[in-house]
Amino acid sequence: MTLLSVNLNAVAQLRNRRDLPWPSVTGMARVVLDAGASGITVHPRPDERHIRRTDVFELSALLRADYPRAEFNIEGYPSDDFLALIEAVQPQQVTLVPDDPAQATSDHGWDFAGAHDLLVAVVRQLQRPGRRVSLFCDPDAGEAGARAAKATGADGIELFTGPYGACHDRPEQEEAELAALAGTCRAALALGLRVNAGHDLTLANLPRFQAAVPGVAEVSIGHGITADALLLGFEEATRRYVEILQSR
Ligand SMILES: CC(=O)[C@@H](O)[C@H](O)COP(=O)(O)O
Ligand SMILES: NCC(=O)COP(=O)(O)O
Repeated sequence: MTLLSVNLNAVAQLRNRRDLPWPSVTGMARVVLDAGASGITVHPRPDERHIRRTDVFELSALLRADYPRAEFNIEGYPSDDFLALIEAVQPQQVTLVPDDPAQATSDHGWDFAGAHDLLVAVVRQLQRPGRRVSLFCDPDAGEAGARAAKATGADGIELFTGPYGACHDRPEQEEAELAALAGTCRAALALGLRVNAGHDLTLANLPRFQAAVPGVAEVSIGHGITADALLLGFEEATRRYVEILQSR
């Protein structure tokens, strides 16, 4: 069964429109965890345009106190500030993403070979019992990419599903995107890597992703589920995603 980690970046972004504490990021974490999500993901950016440092600490305290089985997944570029945040918060999963500080959103995975030395050092620094390190991975990385990811010592990869998500308006591309994702997933699993996935997954495209890319341990979903929650509420939206993920 694939687990759902709900990304709360979009909730924080909405909250940040005002100097007011709502919608509450921790409050929404409670709702989605009570509705069946297995974990919470955040991708704090250096400009704090959505998740703030304070959110990361508050979420960590909430999970430790009230949801000890839930996993906290923190995503980001391994800057000194990011590494210090991980050291302070001690999440169960860290997902390293090759974003530069000005980037609007994540749009590519690591060049594992080019960033090999950096990744080896950071993975070694971050890994410890009870924590896994995952590396954001292009969908078409294939066997060579999976081998290069494995060579960094990371525990797993997170498949970048953005190009698949973009097929909402060019369905003729969808089969090719799914085939690329499935090939990289198979290669990574064969090497003993854990495979996560995320970016622009939705209620509409998740069932076909699930069917075509078996073996994914966890998906992190934020933008799509927040859009659904505007119509359905976060509780019902979470239930619908979990239902899809449990159906295989
Ligand atoms: C790595 C990934 O795909 C997501 O974490 C995404 O980068 C979310 O970031 P934004 O919410 O800033 O778009
Ligand atoms: N790692 C991907 C993620 O956390 C959520 O991405 P999105 O659903 O907001 O595109």
